[in-house]
Amino acid sequence: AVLTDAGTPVTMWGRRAEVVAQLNAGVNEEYLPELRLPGAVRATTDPAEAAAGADVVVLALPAQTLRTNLEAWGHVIPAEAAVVSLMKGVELGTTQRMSQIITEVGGVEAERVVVLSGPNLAREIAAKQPAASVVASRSATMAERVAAACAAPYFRPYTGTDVVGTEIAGAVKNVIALAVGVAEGLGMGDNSKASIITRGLAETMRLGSALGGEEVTFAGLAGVGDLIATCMSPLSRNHSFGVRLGQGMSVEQVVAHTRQTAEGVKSSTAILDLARHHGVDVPIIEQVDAMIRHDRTAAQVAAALLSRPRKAETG
Ligand SMILES: NC(=O)c1ccc[n+]([C@@H]2O[C@H](COP(=O)([O-])OP(=O)(O)OC[C@H]3O[C@@H](n4cnc5c(N)ncnc54)[C@H](O)[C@@H]3O)[C@@H](O)[C@H]2O)c1
Ligand SMILES: O=P(O)(O)OC[C@H](O)CO
Repeated sequence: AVLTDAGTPVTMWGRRAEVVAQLNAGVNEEYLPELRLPGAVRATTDPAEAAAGADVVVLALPAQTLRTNLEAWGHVIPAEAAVVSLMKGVELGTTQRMSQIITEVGGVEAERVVVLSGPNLAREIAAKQPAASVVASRSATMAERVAAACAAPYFRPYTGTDVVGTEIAGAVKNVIALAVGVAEGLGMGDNSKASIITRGLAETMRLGSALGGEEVTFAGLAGVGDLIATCMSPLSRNHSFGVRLGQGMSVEQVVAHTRQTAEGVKSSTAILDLARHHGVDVPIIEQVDAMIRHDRTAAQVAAALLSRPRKAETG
């Protein structure tokens, strides 16, 4: 819808014929029933048909499925197209960022990869509520091509060059939103949530910088901007997942309750692995991982974080 409102013709790909038929009728009952897609949006179950002649190919999949998808149909991506990642996750096992998988498995040169990230909760975007975002690429030309393609009256993209920082900020904020949700589920207030958000930003900056990201990115839309939106909004799937954990549901119970993707649940483990590999201290991410993989309770992880040795804020 954003692309179409920006004047860019769109063909979507979907796996299920019944969903594609709905999209061609302008609705997606299962995911965003309140959205009416512009009539110009077309959909198909054939990835080659969707990608044919495209200047821009946008990849919006659950992060852990990107590799298998690209293995199946990555070859249909046109050789000159900008390839945009909307995904905010890190791959389990390999600890690869999405742009790395696009390059490695999709065979797309790094210069053609563009990462879009920012405070962009789907339901608000669908309602055409104004929002800004970052499109980052090694190539200023590719970033500008994508910004021009998605600049709609209510959607304002800023260009950037920091692919690593933008991706790390987008992935880590989901894990911090889980932690904030847990605090809310435990009945904690805004001081607690603001403290987790701020210390979560410190973890994001430490890890992102260790991987080559730029500090200015973490202070921007993909960093602080998305952290605030995701950690504070009941529309965030990660936040809501955390609230249910904090209220005492098990991970399995919350998963059974959640139809859409909460990226932080799986990515927390991959991000923790990445941090350990680079010797970066990430206590909040560590505790989220402990809840998800090791059945630690919300009360236990809260106590663990609050009983850490005191330290300098900038340490
Ligand atoms: N929704 C948002 O607010 C939002 C905003 C910005 C970025 N993102 C990111 O975009 C990515 C996707 O999120 P989403 O909100 O679209 O998730 P979603 O769960 O709402 O939708 C995922 C889509 O992928 C499809 N899908 C699931 N498994 C698949 C597979 N194995 N192969 C192919 N398709 C599959 C689903 O049918 C669905 O259409 C995530 O990384 C998320 O962090 C989401
Ligand atoms: O619903 P969430 O938690 O996946 O968050 C959505 C977007 O990433 C917010 O920018």
